[in-house]
Amino acid sequence: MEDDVFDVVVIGAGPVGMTVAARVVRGGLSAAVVEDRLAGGECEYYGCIPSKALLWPMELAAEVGRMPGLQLRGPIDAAAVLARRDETVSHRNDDHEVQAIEKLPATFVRGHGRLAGPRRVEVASSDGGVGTLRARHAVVVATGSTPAVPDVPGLAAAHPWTNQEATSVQRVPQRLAVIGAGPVACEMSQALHSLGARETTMLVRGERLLAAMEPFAGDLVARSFRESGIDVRFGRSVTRVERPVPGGPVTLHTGRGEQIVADEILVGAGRRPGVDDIGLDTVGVRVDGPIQVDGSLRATAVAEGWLYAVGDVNGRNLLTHMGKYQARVCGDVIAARAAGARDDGPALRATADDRGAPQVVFTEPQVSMVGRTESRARADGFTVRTVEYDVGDVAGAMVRGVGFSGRAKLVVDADRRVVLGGTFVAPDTADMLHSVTIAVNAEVPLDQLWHAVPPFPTVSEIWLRLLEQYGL
Ligand SMILES: Cc1cc2nc3c(=O)[nH]c(=O)nc-3n(C[C@H](O)[C@H](O)[C@H](O)COP(=O)(O)OP(=O)(O)OC[C@H]3O[C@@H](n4cnc5c(N)ncnc54)[C@H](O)[C@@H]3O)c2cc1C
Ligand SMILES: NC(=O)c1ccc[n+]([C@@H]2O[C@H](COP(=O)([O-])OP(=O)(O)OC[C@H]3O[C@@H](n4cnc5c(N)ncnc54)[C@H](O)[C@@H]3O)[C@@H](O)[C@H]2O)c1
Repeated sequence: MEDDVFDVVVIGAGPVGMTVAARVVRGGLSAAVVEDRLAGGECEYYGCIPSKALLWPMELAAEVGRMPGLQLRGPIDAAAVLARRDETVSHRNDDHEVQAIEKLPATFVRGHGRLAGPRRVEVASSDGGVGTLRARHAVVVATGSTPAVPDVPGLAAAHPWTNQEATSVQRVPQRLAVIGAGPVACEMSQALHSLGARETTMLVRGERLLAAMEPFAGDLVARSFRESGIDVRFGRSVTRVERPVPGGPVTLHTGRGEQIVADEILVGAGRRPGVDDIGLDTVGVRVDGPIQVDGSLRATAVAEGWLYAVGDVNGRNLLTHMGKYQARVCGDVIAARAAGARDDGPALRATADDRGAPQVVFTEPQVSMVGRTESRARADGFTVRTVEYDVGDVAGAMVRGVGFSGRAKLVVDADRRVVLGGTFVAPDTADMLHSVTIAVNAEVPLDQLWHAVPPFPTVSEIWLRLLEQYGL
């Protein structure tokens, strides 16, 4: 049988793989995209979209609660929220995404993709058939990641929920035990608690939620969780799990001798890159972790330079927008290299991965951060000065109701007077973050930022206060 030949073959049609395909086609190349589950990926069906659909009602309810004179008619109607969630994930039907790929135009191939030597990808379809795709210029691995389940005795056998079950929830468990303290654990704990998981217990191995962020972020989120009735316990390692009756109650034992009985366990303990069973060994790449790439997203282990890896699978920033950013860079680099054009222009390296990746954790309060934390900036050798300010003290916050509060912090390179990172923790800060992202990535000097006047009375006036704190 003849191979199907394309300029570029992409393995994985998550948000990142789809973006690479769009970009190489825009650059005049042909592309095939291989997907073995749903085009749209984890983000669309089990990640960003359904989690936010489950969180927004809670955030809106909190907003209403802050405003004297407004009142909710009753508790959140979980059934209505779940029905709306199902709409946002198109009832897990990917027709529209497949059509979007075909409209590029690119070729969509359903099946499991596996490298089979240089520039060749074998696709095994569910009916047992195997076809081969050949790439003239590049193969792009965009296989994403899967949830990691800690190796705790009895945990796997107890069938814990991961993000997949949690975001697909049909019946909210009344008693929920949560392992982990990162974005998945925090967002899903709060979403499920707001929808009826009245006894939600977070078992946190360390001493903070969201430990990779500024310490005050996790502290403010933990305070909000506790005030709303979520039981957050720090310094708890789960040592053993028992579920004697499948589907029945589950008991978690901690190193401190506690026993927590729950209806379900949710694990939010990080991700494993999608490197298994994709034939990397056939091209001489042996990894048990993310695929290492250079700034143009080219896999460093393949000397001939035809293999690229974008999105969660390269472990740089496990975020949809950062993966799609890498995909734009990668697609444009491939097109430039295929045309024999310069491949080192400023838009052809993923510099924001290191310098200024923004992230919003959509809890109440929201945690919005970009760039380096203070400790990261110090570890990287910068001369650091920081400024902080209470969000509740700006006029824009006061008009948003009673108890609209939080904290903001900028991390500044004191030598160059540019912002290295910023964190805003308060309700509804997500859309304010882009201002910090611009300051960090464009390295706008503080003396220039001084002329970017925030309108009155908005929460973005926090910028003015932070710059004043710095001495401007
Ligand atoms: C609960 C949760 C909430 C999140 N919320 C946010 C958020 O609010 N904002 C944000 O930016 N990020 C969020 N993320 C992270 C985001 O989902 C990921 O960063 C994003 O999905 C990565 O995209 P990707 O295309 O690299 O991988 P994926 O979305 O995982 O897509 C990979 C695709 O490749 C396919 N695939 C894998 N192997 C093969 C193979 N061998 N052959 C064929 N196809 C294959 C998979 O089926 C999948 O469709 C969240 C994650 C979780 C778990
Ligand atoms: N809003 C968002 O942007 C958003 C939302 C959800 C997920 N995500 C992304 O998805 C990725 C996965 O999120 P995550 O929260 O699963 O991972 P994470 O790596 O951010 O956090 C993992 C958490 O699990 C804990 N943990 C790890 N192993 C453990 C063990 N054996 N026992 C107990 N605790 C353990 C860690 O201490 C940490 O608190 C992240 O990179 C995140 O950025 C983003």
